Amino acid sequence: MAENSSEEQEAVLQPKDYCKLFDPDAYLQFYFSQNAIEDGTRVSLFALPVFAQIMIQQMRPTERETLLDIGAGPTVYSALCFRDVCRQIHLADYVERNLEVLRKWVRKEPSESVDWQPTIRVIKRTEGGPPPTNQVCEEVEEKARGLVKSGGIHFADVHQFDVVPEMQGVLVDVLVSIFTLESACKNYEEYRQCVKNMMRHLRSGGRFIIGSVLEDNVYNSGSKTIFHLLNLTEEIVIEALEEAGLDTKNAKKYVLDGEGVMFMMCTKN
Ligand SMILES: C[S@@+](CC[C@H](N)C(=O)[O-])C[C@H]1O[C@@H](n2cnc3c(N)ncnc32)[C@H](O)[C@@H]1O
Repeated sequence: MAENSSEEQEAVLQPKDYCKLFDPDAYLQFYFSQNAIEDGTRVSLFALPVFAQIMIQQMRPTERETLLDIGAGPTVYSALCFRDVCRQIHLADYVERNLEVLRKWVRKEPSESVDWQPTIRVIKRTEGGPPPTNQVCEEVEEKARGLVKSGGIHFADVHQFDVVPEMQGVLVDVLVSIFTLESACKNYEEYRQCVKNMMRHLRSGGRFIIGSVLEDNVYNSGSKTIFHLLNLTEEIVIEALEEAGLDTKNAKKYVLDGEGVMFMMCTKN
């Protein structure tokens, strides 16, 4: 996530601005276009396939059937990374325009938003094996699409007691949330409450995977737009997870020095 000079801070958008001012196309262009993928290190595309492999090894298929990604934005990379872990994937977000991009992807409607092939190539590289052909990339995307089709695309608000009402109280085996809570929260009290709210969707013994931006106050949501971030440390994240009933002592953690992001996978007590 990019840093900003103090002049730009004046234009920093706040959590309340997401519905009106988060632009899915600009976001996808900035982080997931061919050029962006070639230029940058998307740490998520390294961490998530590693977690996927661990779950495949440690959990029986019946223990990892359903996955919910809260704050997926307009992205489908969690579905791409976890396509061999689960049988049903739910993507949820707060912004209607993001949900519309996801619905279009599921319906396979032509979209100028993004081509997921470069992302799939990085995921496949992390998974090992030879560079994938176009056909293999298409198969990966089709499999992920099918899983989201059998799950769903839902509205989510992490500030609500029932974060994803359309889940109708059904608990999932795997809960994912990447770079969302620090975007949605203004202070630590809210942050801790939102973690607890989200945990109501995860069954006991299920896995929670969180991706967090550390020690940053803003991020680029496109080349011209800057959104506020709650400044987090590893300790703050771990404390909030412990308080929400997660076993962080035995967590798998992935921190890349210099990237300012942390990925963790832990089990709900
Ligand atoms: C930085 S983006 C992350 C998107 C995606 N997870 C990724 O890794 O690229 C932050 C996301 O948080 C979502 N968000 C903001 N406020 C939210 C809220 N109150 N409840 C749920 N999601 C929210 C935004 O719509 C946006 O998609």
